[in-house]
Amino acid sequence: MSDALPSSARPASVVLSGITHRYARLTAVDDVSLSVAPKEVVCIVGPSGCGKSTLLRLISGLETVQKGEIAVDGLTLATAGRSLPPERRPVGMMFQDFALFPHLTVAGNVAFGQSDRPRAERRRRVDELLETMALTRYADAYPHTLSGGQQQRVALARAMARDPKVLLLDEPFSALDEQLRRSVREEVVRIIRASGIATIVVTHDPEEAMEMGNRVVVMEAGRIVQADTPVTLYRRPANSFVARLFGEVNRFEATVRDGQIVTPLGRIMAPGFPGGTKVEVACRVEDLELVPPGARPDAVPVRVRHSSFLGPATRVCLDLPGGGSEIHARLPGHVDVRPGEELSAAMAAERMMVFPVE
Ligand SMILES: Nc1ncnc2c1ncn2[C@@H]1O[C@H](COP(=O)(O)OP(=O)(O)OP(=O)(O)O)[C@@H](O)[C@H]1O
Repeated sequence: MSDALPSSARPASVVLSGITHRYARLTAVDDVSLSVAPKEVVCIVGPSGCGKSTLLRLISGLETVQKGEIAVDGLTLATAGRSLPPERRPVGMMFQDFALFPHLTVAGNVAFGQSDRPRAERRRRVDELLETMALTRYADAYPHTLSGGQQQRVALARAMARDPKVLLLDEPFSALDEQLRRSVREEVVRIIRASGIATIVVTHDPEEAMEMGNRVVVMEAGRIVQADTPVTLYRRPANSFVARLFGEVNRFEATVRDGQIVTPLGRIMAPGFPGGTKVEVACRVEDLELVPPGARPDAVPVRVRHSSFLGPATRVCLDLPGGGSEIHARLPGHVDVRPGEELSAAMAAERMMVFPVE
């Protein structure tokens, strides 16, 4: 599997080197370097305005490169001062609103942009794509008569029609409702993986990024904060921002003393941190265990403030002794706890994440 190799050891389909992009005085993308291997699906995730779409627009040629270089399969697409026009780039792009042509049929939409090919070849490719996307019987239909999921697949077929070396998907599922989104997402990932085309997906939904990406790139304020596999991002986030992006955490401020950190949930070792270092300790709400009082020597007493049943899980809000601090636990299924109930909370030391406070 391609994931078994470190990204540096894989041949790259897409290479972004030192990309910086400004809109007037705003730096939207700040010194971003990223390689995407053939067959790899990389998801870029981050809050609104962190520069995700700008990166895609630079790769597709909708935005002119100001600094840095973009190459696909060894071919330089753009540097400052030299730029291949969008239509000559081996890049397929799918936008969040699908951007289908309303006056063209499904087949017409997919054929669009292939005018440089002989007619027979063009038709063969359209038929092939419509079959892959289970759209053959809608070939002569117009986009407005299709469901959201079907329109999505037409947009994907159009993006793949010119046999691009790289596919760019910008918030591909945001126009679909929650239920449809899951099934369409699975279908799209299956098609993309089967095609083997290197793909970059932009999303603001961390769960979507983890589900789709071999690798997930986290951006904040124009910069890449961390690029890793979903498991590494979740278990070993580079900083508190990344930790919080992938799920709710309890956070404590502390100071390292004699190589140790004392938190309200127990003492942990902090090798490598000089004494006096101010740190933030974070632990995931689903890693907190609740046990009967006194059941475990490593657990601390807590009192239930309130709880909410969320279907797959119960979220419990707890008071730590001494007042003030409030923590949360997320327990699988329905857990019957009552406000005021005394319990003990245990947190495995190896699940505590420690970040120096900048
Ligand atoms: N054409 C433009 N002119 C001026 N500023 C722009 C332009 N396009 C984007 N920006 C600004 O650049 C920053 C990055 O925008 P970008 O659209 O790349 O972010 P994003 O992460 O994709 O956000 P979103 O998730 O909301 O789409 C934002 O602050 C945005 O307001």
